[in-house]
Amino acid sequence: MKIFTAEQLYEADKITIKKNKIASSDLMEHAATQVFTWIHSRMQGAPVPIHVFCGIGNNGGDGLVLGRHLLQHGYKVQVYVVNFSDQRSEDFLLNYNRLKDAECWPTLIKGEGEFPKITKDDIVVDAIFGLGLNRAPEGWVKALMQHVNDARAYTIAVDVPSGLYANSAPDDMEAVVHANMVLTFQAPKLSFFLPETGKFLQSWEVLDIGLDPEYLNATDVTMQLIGKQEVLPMYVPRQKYSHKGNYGHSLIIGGSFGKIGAVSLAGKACLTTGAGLVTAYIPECGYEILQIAVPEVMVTSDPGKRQIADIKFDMAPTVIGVGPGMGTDDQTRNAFAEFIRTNECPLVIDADGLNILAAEKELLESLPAKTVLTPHPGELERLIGAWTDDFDKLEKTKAFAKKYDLVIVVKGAHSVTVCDQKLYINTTGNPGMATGGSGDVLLGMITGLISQGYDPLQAAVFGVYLHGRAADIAVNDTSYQGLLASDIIDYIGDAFIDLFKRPEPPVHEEEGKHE
Ligand SMILES: NC(=O)C1=CN([C@@H]2O[C@H](COP(=O)(O)OP(=O)(O)OC[C@H]3O[C@@H](n4cnc5c(N)ncnc54)[C@H](O)[C@@H]3O)[C@@H](O)[C@H]2O)[C@@H](O)CC1
Ligand SMILES: Nc1ncnc2c1ncn2[C@@H]1O[C@H](COP(=O)(O)OP(=O)(O)O)[C@@H](O)[C@H]1O
Ligand SMILES: [K+]
Repeated sequence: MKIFTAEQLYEADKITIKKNKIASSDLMEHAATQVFTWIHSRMQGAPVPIHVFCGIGNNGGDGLVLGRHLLQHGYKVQVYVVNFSDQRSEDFLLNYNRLKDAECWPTLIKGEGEFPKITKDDIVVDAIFGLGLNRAPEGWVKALMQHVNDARAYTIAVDVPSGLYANSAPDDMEAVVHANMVLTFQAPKLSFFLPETGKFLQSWEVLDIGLDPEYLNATDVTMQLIGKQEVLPMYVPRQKYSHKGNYGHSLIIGGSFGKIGAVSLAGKACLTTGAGLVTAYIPECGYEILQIAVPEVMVTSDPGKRQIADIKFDMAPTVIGVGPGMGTDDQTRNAFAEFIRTNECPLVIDADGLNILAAEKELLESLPAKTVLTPHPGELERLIGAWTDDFDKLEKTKAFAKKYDLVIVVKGAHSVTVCDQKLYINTTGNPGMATGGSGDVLLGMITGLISQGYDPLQAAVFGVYLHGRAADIAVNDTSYQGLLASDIIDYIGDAFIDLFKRPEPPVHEEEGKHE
């Protein structure tokens, strides 16, 4: 699903109004009616007090329209105008008058002493600020937002939680409404998916407000949300007469004394994702462990006993996954550097491979084009330096990926794959995956996909999706707490089957999960 910037959505508004020869207030009526329908279909007239807080722009206008419909349907609703300025938008004013015509008198709030009492059993609709926020809310408006947050009532935000921007960091983290549900217009916003801003919302849903489909289809975006619909076209079916030679021979290099498990997880995940053959290249101490742990994986051992000392192998791999459990001992570092300087095979690099690259940045120049790096935030910072916020992190990652022609998977709750100035934001996965070894599994999966002929970008995007999906299916049996990295491997097959099982769940995120 495309993620548009605020500027693109404003442009879509304009084009829709012009093309359909409608007034902007018609669009507002339609958008806010969708919000009303959403609430009405769930509340079915229940007499729960609803507080609708409206700003003075078009987000506030949406709130006024919503308030009118709720009143006309007999809801117990109070509409407030958060009167922080006299510069009311035209459509706000129009709907302010319509509300009065409907015999409803909104309460004007002009300062701190005028905040209404809200109990935790009430419902709050936040229509204070939308995409037009241009500075941090302050003074009594900020205090009102905190008053709303403190009430802990079920809070529905219209378009965005007030205080959040669509594609940059809020200036003041204390001046943001915490929303249980965001009913967002036409497309989700980037800020919903990044850890520092995503925490302000529990769930979101897209309301199709009928913005011009032609414009939306034709407009290029630099950000995409990756769900089943996006990965299905990437899937390559197996041919009846194919054999293991058709699916590539992956080499997994890594491991050290006490961390051979990382390689066995990566190797097994690589095979389970469909690689034809997998060989593990590990220090001598891991030979028997690996042969017993994963009999399907072949093993070549390094001359180093407890860690890798000199990477030499007598085979021509299709792709190499390197780094898990490898350590950064001097000998290993030299061996890795020498390997990188001479290697020409496609690479996927994780963990200590990334740490060595961060310490010896000149090695980055020797990486093959579209090498896949899979850093968690700590590894990423070592590579690209500190960032000021999540948005800056992605900008810096884009620049770094461009400089060295890389595919970078920024791992996290919504892992983001960065390549050619574009962002692919994953929707699968859950907090159960915050467990040792799950990154090793991902390295194996991406390596296994490249092995079968997927290009590195597709392998990264598809691999991250399948990895999260496998864990989402697994937690039904294991719980979040009980999920182990090896369980993710056990459910990779289910994640493939699930691709064809049922249609994409509705565009709705419930605490990080699909409905
Ligand atoms: N064409 C339309 O009429 C549509 C409008 N829509 C709604 O319109 C919203 C955008 O409306 P607007 O552009 O009017 O923006 P907002 O409703 O977010 O309000 C912006 C107003 O608040 C002021 N402001 C911004 N930051 C402030 C701060 N920190 N403190 C005090 N004042 C501040 C601005 O100067 C401006 O007057 C969307 O989010 C959506 O809810 C939707 O209904 C879709 C259709
Ligand atoms: N809260 C979460 N929600 C979704 N995915 C998560 C969450 N926490 C971790 N993950 C995923 O689990 C993996 C963890 O990788 P990593 O930090 O390298 O672990 P390790 O080094 O232990 O293998 C990543 O793919 C990450 O996206
Ligand atoms: K809002």
